[in-house]
Amino acid sequence: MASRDRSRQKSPKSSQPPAVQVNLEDIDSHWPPVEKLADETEAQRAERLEREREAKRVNDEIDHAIELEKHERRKRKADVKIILLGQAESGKSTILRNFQLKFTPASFHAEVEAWRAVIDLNLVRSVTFLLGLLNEGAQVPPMPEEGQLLPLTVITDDLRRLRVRLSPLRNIEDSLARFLSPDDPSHAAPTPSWLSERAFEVSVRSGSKWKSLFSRKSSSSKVEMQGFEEVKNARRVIEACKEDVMELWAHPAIRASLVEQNVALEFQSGFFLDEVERIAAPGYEPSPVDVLKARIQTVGVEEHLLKMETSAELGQQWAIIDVGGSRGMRAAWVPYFDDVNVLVFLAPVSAFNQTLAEDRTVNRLWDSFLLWKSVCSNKLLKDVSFILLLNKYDILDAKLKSGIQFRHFVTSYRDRKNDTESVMIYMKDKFATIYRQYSASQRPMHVHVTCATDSTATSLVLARIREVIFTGNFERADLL
Ligand SMILES: Nc1nc2c(ncn2[C@@H]2O[C@H](COP(=O)(O)OP(=O)(O)OP(=O)(O)O)[C@@H](O)[C@H]2O)c(=O)[nH]1
Ligand SMILES: [Mg+2]
Repeated sequence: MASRDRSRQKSPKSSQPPAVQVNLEDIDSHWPPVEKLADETEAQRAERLEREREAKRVNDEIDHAIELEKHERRKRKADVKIILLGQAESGKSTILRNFQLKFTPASFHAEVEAWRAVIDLNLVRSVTFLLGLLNEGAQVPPMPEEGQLLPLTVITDDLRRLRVRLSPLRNIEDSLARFLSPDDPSHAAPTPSWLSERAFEVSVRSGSKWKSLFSRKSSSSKVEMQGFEEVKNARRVIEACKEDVMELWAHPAIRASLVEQNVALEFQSGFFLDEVERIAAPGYEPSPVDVLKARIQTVGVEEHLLKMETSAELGQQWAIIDVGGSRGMRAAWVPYFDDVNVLVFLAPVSAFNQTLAEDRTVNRLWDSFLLWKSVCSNKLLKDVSFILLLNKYDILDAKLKSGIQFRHFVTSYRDRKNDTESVMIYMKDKFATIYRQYSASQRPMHVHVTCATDSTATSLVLARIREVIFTGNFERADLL
């Protein structure tokens, strides 16, 4: 699930304060979170206990699956073990792809065809989102809530024509999602009676092994072959719709509606509408940057074994653990903290004006700070090298330059300057303070400001992480 962007509330034109503000000086008083049980009736109590029993049953099942997985993992020994942590959409899987691009480039390039299907789905989802704005006769709630988008009131003939011509994309969206995530019943795009301001609310889940489907194509089953045909067909439809998609995305009424409702699609994950001409062209091969920009949600915990192809590490195996970051998935992380050498924590600095998809009352930046605090103080990680990546710097920069006021969302920022440098200094200081205060041991912490979709800049950061890994290993060797 993707998160919500509160740009609707923080328009520079609007004087209204945003609904979810945070004061970073309050971080102590809110941790650990306290359950509100006062005034609970008997019926509510019974309901809560039932919910807790069910949650325990699900937890026990997860624990069992984790134990099995742990057993399997112990059989495969890696030379280096890195864990990527952070909230959903912080960029963990994107950093993993950067690792693959830098250290296992041949395997990275071998997977490009699989990524094209994801990019196609990301693109189609943006188009069907725009088509939702042309939903004539849509049931509009009398009092639209925050997060609900309203369709256009006047739909001109050219838009009506585009709507008809682009309607095959709806079927494609469904077949691509079904192919990429066959076991997931929630793959299909939702058809709400009203629109959501998020274009990409439902993600395909990466646990469904879609990449391996492409690599063993020749030995695929009949059903899988049928799926490949649908993916190829989807490509043909996307190519045929290229001009219409460009016309729709450039249409003044569509743009005006998005501006009016303060929806900035370009800040959302998996945004490819500005590149339709290239992506929908016949023979399109995704570039490494396209692969880094694609969005696919991680569900559960995945361990990727990288057989290093670079000369310095040739022959080594690095295990990179990539986790699903939403709140419901965090309980599953802990068993993977065993034997970890390096922890890379991703904090998306651009998320200051967004709320969690899983809990719209929680500011995403606030959630990142709380998560950082609990990770720092975790005793199981006390011997692990810590690397903090302040990610999505480019989006933070674009948001501040567009006039969005940081202090409207982070009240403790007060009247400091609203420029990227000052905001970054402030955030770095907050993360470092939490680290100093709560770290389970005295160990160095490395901080980098990153844009994970920029492979060149990220490559330099990965080189530094490699140094930390080697230094860490030497320190361990010294202890022996
Ligand atoms: N512009 C920009 N986009 C980024 C950056 N880092 C990641 N993204 C994009 O943000 C989206 C989400 O990134 P992911 O790597 O899937 O996030 P994640 O932390 O793995 O999320 P979960 O799997 O849900 O836990 C993807 O579309 C990425 O391309 C960045 O620094 N700048
Ligand atoms: Mg992920």
